[in-house]
Amino acid sequence: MITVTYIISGRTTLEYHRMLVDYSCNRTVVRKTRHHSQFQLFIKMEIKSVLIVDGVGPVCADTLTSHGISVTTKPKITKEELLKEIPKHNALVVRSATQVTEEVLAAAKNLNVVGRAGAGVDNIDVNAAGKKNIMVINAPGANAMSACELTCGLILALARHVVPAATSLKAGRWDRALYTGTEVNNRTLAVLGLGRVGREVAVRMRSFGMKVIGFDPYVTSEQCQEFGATKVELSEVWPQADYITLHMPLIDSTRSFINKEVLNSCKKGVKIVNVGRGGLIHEPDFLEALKEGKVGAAALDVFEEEPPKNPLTLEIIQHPAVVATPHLGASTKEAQVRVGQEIAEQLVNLVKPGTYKTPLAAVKPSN
Ligand SMILES: O=C(O)[C@H](O)COP(=O)(O)O
Repeated sequence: MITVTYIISGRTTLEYHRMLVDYSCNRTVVRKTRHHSQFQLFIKMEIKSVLIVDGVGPVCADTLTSHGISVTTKPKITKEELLKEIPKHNALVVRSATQVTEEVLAAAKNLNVVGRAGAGVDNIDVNAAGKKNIMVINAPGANAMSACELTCGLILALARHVVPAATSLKAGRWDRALYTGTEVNNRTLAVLGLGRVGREVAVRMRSFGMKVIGFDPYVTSEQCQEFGATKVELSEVWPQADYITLHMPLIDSTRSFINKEVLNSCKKGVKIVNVGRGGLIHEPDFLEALKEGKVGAAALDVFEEEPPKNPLTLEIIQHPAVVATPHLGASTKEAQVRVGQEIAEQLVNLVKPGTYKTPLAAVKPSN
């Protein structure tokens, strides 16, 4: 065991105590000090061998190996292979494809940490990890700009029918009248979830002349104004929004957020963009609303099940009013370098304290 130090910046005393409750349970906290607004937790962690899956960029492996940490890379791994491989490693690095379930964690006899090379941790059973003293870390802001830029591109693509018009032209047609669009200028965009991605979307779409309203229980009206959005109650979102874009995490309270009741309260023909998580939309209700024309158009990058196999999801994807992409929000060269690097640096810091300035982004279990 090696004793390491990491610093968590700017946490309140309350949050600090929660961290202690979360991590002292795994006997990793051996000493604590408080200095100004920063707290130091001294942690014992052993990371000799790391398993990297899901096509995490090579920078992650290169950084780890340059610090003498052994790496096994398996871009695509089945559940059976993972169950066989995981006992050999002290750390696992994933994107969103690999499901780090209770069963996987139970097999992970030597695992100390799961690194999510990205933001969303809904594919990781964080509570089960907490119970097994396995820390979960992520790279929360590292791919936010890429997700934001895809969102903005999809809003504009919906407004101007870019995808169906291009497909039609490739098929030999010249349908100018059919693809007459609408300007986004002066339209109302509702941004649901004003975290790292949502607020960047708000700033950019404001510059297109959109009126941006937003909802996020953790963001104040004043904070909203800083990125050009007006905070409104949810009940005010539905009748006002011409476009709705989803950027909240998938947790119990946000699952099926866009459902029949909500869709019935929206303007007829509302356009919906989802670069967040598939589970935010109740897919059966959504398909019905598409068929009835209540949803005028949608751009979906994420699905309840990925890759989608459910016939209902496939029907949504095939619907003429839908533009669908295969979870590409974070798939840019820049984002993949950043997420791979950030996770690697956090792991290195856990064995060689203070090597990098990257702060530890530990995800707290909720129970
Ligand atoms: O949660 C995220 O970080 C994004 O959805 C990206 O997921 P990915 O790493 O699987 O592309």
